Amino acid sequence: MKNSTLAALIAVGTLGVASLGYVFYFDYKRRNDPSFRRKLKREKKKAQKAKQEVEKITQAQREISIDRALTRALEDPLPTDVAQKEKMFLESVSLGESLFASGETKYEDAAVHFYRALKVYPDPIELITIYQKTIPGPVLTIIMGMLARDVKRRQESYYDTFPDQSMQVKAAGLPKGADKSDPKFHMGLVAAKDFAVGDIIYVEKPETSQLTPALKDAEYCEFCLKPLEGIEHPAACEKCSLFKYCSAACKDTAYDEYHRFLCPGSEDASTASSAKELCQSWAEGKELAPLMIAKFFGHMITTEQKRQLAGQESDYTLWERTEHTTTLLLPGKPTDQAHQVRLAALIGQQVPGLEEFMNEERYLSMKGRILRNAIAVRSGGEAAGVAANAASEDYVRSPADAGVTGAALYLVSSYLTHSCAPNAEPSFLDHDHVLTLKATRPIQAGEEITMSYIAVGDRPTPARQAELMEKFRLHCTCPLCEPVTE
Ligand SMILES: C[S@@+](CC[C@H](N)C(=O)[O-])C[C@H]1O[C@@H](n2cnc3c(N)ncnc32)[C@H](O)[C@@H]1O
Repeated sequence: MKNSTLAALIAVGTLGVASLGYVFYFDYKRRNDPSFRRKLKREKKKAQKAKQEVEKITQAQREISIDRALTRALEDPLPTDVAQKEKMFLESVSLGESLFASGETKYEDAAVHFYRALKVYPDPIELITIYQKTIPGPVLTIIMGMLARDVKRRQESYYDTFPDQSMQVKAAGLPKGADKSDPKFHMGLVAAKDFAVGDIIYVEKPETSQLTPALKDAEYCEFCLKPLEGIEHPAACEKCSLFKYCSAACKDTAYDEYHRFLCPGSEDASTASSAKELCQSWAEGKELAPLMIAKFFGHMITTEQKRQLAGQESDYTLWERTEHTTTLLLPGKPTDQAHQVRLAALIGQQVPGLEEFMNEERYLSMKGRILRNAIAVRSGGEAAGVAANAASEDYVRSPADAGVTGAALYLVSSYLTHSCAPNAEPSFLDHDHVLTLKATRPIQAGEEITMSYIAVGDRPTPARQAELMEKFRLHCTCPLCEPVTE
């Protein structure tokens, strides 16, 4: 061994207990950061050079060894508690070092332990750099191979557990049997059982939602979009008195998740001014997306912080889950950049380091996901006459033109494909943003579940297609637009 890995870590002073923000931020980086991935690529290239040192091992043997090492490294659960992680980290690096010193026959064992250390270390980029300097080529090659295989395995197994079984639907590549090169190939939802007309297929809470600006002066709960009419004890934010809530619970949740950094009445002058500008751009009816993105990030941070505090590991973070949905590739506008900068500053104040995460690329990718996947909420009340997408530049998928109170992003419902003859429809039974998907036609197990993104009625095909193209840039291939000829 060139130098001891532990000695190198101590020398750069990285063995302190990491703060929650630090752990949280680098957890994301480890999993998602493109620059980290780029770094991995670079490291992989370097490691490939070192591969030549391992002349005795054939490529096939190496692959087997990498696969086996990864399985072994992940066999025993990793600790979730910070103190336990630190303990395991030190033990694993030390074990890795002594196994390596025992000679070539122990290289794979050494890699297993070094890899377990990498899995619990808060800043994997830093650790890889240190491994690069301290662990000789043959073992480093195995570790980098394990890392690449680990990322691939996670990607491939995502749909094994998503959507949750309780949703009664499965995500599938469609049409059945088509491969990704088929122009009609898409991910969609298929029924896990038969449904009759009127059956509830699933109920889904959104990850973020937003009232339509057309209703900014009307009485609606800012969090769940419920009409306040008839609500006995509505609540309001004491600082900005701009937003009302249908209950203390909605107010508290809103504060917990995002309003603490999005309150235009905040005592902190820079927070107040950024929040005011974001809220104003929504109130002027320009866009739904900036506030939805801000709320989404707040929700994500809160979810992950709670998970960390409770010492729970999640299979996939909310960001990873969101990244599995498709996005629209958008050219950035000057307003996007201004919103992104504001948001980065607001979020960075919550979790130091996270402002880097909220870069322009992620902002636009999130905006594209919202424009592509958000669904119109129709929670009732005064909105009866409000048209879908009213007064906003952002179009939202809506099976009817009127009665739209806002928009929301749902992870599972993001996979619902459009059909001009749909077999399901979203409804909002509690008059809030919780979506209930109901069957509008009999659906057989295995059949694709579809909704309509526009009001279809008895409109002719060219009119429907033109609207779908204009609003969603989609060339409709549903059975009504493109009947299958036998
Ligand atoms: C909300 S996503 C639906 C899930 C989608 N299949 C996916 O892969 O993300 C909307 C996108 O799916 C595709 N899509 C949905 N319905 C379609 C249809 N009837 N015909 C062709 N493409 C459709 C379009 O690319 C559209 O922009």
